Amino acid sequence: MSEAAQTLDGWYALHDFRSIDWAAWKAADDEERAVGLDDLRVFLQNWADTEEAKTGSTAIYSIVGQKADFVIVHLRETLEELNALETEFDKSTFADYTAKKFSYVSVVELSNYLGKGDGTDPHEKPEVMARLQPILPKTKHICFYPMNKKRELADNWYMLSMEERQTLMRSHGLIGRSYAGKVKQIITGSAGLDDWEWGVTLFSDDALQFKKLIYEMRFDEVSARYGEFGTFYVGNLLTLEGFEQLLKL
Ligand code: VOV
Repeated sequence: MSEAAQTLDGWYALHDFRSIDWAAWKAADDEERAVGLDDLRVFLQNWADTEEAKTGSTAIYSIVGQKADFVIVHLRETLEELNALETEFDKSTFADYTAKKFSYVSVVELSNYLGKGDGTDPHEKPEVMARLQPILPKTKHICFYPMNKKRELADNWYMLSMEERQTLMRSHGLIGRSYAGKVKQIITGSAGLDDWEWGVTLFSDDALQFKKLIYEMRFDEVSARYGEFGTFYVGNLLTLEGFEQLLKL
C-alpha cells in the first residue's frame, strides 16, 4: 500500500451558492425590501465581527453566468458553526428572496509533500496557522471548482509511491509559486465531506490570471495526467454597497 500524505487541517469551509428570486424581490413592496436589506446588513456585520475576532472568515462574491447569483464563503472552526450559519441565513427574511443553487463542504488543508518540518509542532508556528486559519482575501475576483485525483488503472494517483507524488507535487508547487502576488490559493480537502476530493478557491485582482494559471497547470503532470475537475464558478467581490447596488430596482 502506498503511504498516505499527512495533512494539517484548519478551518472548515462552506461555499454556499445562491440565486436571487427576482420575481419575489420585485413583488415585495419598499417596506418588505427594506426589512430584507436590514437582515443582510446584520449578517454582513456579524460575519465581519467574527473575522475581526479571528474566529473565522467570510467572503461574498457575485457569480458571473447562470450557475448562481452569489456565493458566501464561510470558514469556521467547526462544522456545527457552519451548519448554524446556514440555518440562520435560511430563516431570515432576506433568504426568502433567494434560492439554493449549490454548496460545497470541505476543510482547509496543507499536506506534507514538500516539507517534513523541523520537528516543532506546526500548530505552534504562526505562519502555518495563518495558512490553516486564513482570513479570506477580499480581492476583486474569486474562482472556485472542486477536483479529484484520478484513480484509473493506468493513471492512479493513489497507487503512486510517496516519492513519486512528492516529485510531481514539487513541479506543481513551482508553477503555483510563479503566480505569487497575482493569485492566492486556498486548497480545502473534502474526501468524506463532499462529492469531490478537494475544493480549489482562487483569489485575484485580475481574473485573467485564473485562466493563465489553470491553463499552465494543465500541462503539468499532476493536472494533465491525474486532475479531474468539476464545475467552475467565477465572480466579483460583493461589499455591502455592491449588494445594495445589485438589489436596486
Ligand atoms: C496559486 C498558486 C498555487 C500554489 C503556490 C500551489 C502550491 C501547492 C503546494 C506547495 C502544495 C502541496 C503542499 C500543500 O500546501 O498542501 C499544493 C497542494 C495542492 N494543490 Fe496547489 N498550488 C497552487 C494552485 C493550485 C491550483 C490552481 C490547483 C488546482 C489544479 C488545477 O490544475 O487546476 C491546485 C490544486 C492543489 C491540490 C488539489 C493540492 C493537494 C494535493 C494532494 O494530493 O494533497 N493548486 N499546492
